[in-house]
Amino acid sequence: MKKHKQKKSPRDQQIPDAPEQVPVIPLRDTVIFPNTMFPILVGRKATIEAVNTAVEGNKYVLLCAQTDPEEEHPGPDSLHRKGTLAQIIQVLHLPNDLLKVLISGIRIAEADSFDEQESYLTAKISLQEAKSVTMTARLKALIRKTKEGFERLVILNQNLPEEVLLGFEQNYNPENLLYFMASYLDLDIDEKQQILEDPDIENKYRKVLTHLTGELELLAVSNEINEKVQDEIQETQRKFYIQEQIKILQDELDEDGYSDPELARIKEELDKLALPDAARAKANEELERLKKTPAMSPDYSVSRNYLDWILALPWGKYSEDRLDITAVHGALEKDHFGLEKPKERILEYIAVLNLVNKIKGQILCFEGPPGTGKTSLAKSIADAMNRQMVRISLGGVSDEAEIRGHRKTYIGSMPGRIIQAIKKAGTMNPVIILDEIDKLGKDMRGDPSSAVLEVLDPEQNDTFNDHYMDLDFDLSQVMFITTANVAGHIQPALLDRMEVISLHGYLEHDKVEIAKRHLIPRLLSSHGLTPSRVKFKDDAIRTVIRSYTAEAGVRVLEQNLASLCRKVAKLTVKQKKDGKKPSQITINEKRVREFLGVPKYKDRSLEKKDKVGSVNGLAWTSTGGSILQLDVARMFGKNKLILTGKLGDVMKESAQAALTYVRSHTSDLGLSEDFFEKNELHVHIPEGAIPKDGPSAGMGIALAMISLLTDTSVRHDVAVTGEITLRGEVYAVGGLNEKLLAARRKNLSRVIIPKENLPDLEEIPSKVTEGLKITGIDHISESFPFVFRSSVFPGFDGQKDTGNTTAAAGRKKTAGE
Ligand SMILES: Nc1ncnc2c1ncn2[C@@H]1O[C@H](COP(=O)(O)OP(=O)(O)OP(=O)(O)O)[C@@H](O)[C@H]1O
Repeated sequence: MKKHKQKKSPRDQQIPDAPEQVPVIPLRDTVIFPNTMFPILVGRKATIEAVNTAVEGNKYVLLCAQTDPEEEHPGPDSLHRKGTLAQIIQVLHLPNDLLKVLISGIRIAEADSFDEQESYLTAKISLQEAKSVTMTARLKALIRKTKEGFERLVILNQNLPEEVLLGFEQNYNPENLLYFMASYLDLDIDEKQQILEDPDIENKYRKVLTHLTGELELLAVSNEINEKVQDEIQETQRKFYIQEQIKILQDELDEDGYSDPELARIKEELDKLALPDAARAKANEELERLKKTPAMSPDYSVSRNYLDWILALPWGKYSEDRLDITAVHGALEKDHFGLEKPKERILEYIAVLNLVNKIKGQILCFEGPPGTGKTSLAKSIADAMNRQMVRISLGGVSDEAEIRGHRKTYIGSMPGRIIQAIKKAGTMNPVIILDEIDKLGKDMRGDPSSAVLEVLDPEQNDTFNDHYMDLDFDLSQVMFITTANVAGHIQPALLDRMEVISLHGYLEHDKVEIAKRHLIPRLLSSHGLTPSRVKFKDDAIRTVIRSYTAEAGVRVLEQNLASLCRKVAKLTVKQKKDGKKPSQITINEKRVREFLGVPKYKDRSLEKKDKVGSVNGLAWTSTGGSILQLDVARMFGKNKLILTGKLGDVMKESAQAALTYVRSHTSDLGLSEDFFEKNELHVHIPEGAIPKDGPSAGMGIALAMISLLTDTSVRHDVAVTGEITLRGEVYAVGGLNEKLLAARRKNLSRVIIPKENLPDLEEIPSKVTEGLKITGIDHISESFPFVFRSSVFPGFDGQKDTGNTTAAAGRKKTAGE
């Protein structure tokens, strides 16, 4: 085999002045091969010193790659021993104490030992001998393939300039040629180090060739992707261009410009609509804009959506009202038990509608605890009047745009809920139920109540302006009905425009009737059952009410009855599957417990025993009325009033006021002047986890304190409610109806209420007050004979306050019953 005759390049010759010991330059992220010239950036202090020393001497350095590129101060252990002896050609000083060093690799060298005496490393080196290469056929083939691959890579890869190929001509030596090519490849540092260290030239070429082939494949795939993307872009541009041309040609050919079938359809439908003039002008304007907008443009879908909304609204469509009072009365009776007053009021409303075209300023508001039939009553009205019905829930709405919409320039904008409701109704005169108007919120995004005000105000609502539609819409024929749990929570300006009709909570007897007459028949049919299959016993319904619900309305009752129906349905299906004839099922108390599981509520009937220091108070929340046990206890201590049971500030203050009243009447009550010096009082109102507030427990707390301190028993069948002043006067309270209902449910015999509340009784159905003695008082002392078993307090003449509070002394003290 013939030896390759090497032409010697200048750098290929022997290195006459090669030193034995040279400074070491650690390379973080590269390997520099012999026969290549490379600039490196030097920033580490030790390396800068190594460079300076080399420059002062014969400029030789050993370039060694780091085993761990992250190592900031590499020692001998973190350097590859094999590296490249190189010579520094040029040093440039950069800002920030950096050096740019142009370095020329000369020969592979190995560090025999490292010396750490200086601030930088030096190494004793032995140079790899310059061997002559035997040109085998395999090596020749490898060289040829690698060269070809490299040439293709340079041509395909835009990051490599073609001038690189000129370097080929200066590299006659196969090893130098290999290092030249390897230095341009994107090999990782370990691969480069392996190429440097491998003693076999063929292996070195194989490694480079493998990498080259992979790179070329990758380049081919990415070029293919690029071409495809390019083609697609050109295709879309071409289509767009053609569409534009068609549009222009069509516009020229067609006078109307509606040759696009879609636009022609919109135009035709718009023409058919009974649009008011302003709306028609706006719609035509939008259609013109649509005509000129390319279909690809985002503005196209904005205009298109807007026109779709115009087309979807029921311009000029009205349902014919059925204003026959008897029919409406029949429909209301059919769907709802009781509720005489609200039904009466609704009939009056319809009667007026018979006489006038529209009632101005009469928005009905149904107020009452949840599940008392507010929404369903409103639905019945719509049905009875033959109007469409849509419900909008306002609970938690705090953004004006929800009511009035966003301007159509916003991406994804839509009309507000009112216009959406009209679209859903499909007529201009539906009944719109604005549910939970007392829960309307307010925040920095605007006040939705002002928009609702405009909707409800008959002076303004014939020109309601939705931000999205941006044209006047006539809402004057819409019948708005609002619902609220507590009318007092409705914003005053809104409340002003409403006529509040209160729907109170139901007594147990009413609930049983509602269940029997309405809920059960409805549930049976919706569960595919018949009354002949399922019989509900009254006692069973009562058990559901007492043990599985605690509500003023009947919603939870309905849910529990539905759950019973599901169980029966399952049983029926099972019987059928087993080939048995389904038997009749009677729902009695036992079945209720079996089907509904452990009772959720204990029927905490009040104790039938008189107690000391405990008074029945009456409370009222948006979920109905209830009896609160007002308990006071005394401990040894000094001057302290403890209040527990999650009481709100107002309730805490009324407890303070009650204590002050008692303390300022010690002699009248026969108490020692300094009782509070030796006692602590603890007022607790169960159930402790439920938040409570309001002033109406004040009188009850004062009575409980008096009972405890004077050791007088309180009648167990009496409940009290009233705000107390420091002088013992009793002021009016709210929620009387619900409170009386709670007293009736617990079978109390008497309630003591502020005399100021007596006129409210006229509004309360007689069946709520039936069997209940109601006593109206002005001053707490008037309640003593009714509340205490034996009330002989020294300072009160019987029940008269002869105490030193002049204001109270002047009052009339007859108890109104
Ligand atoms: N007097 C009644 N007669 C017949 N069914 C009734 C009566 N009261 C309530 N219901 C029924 O109770 C269920 C709950 O009523 P609805 O949804 O109208 O309550 P709501 O007062 O609107 O409650 P919320 O305040 O939670 O919205 C409905 O199925 C309704 O038909």
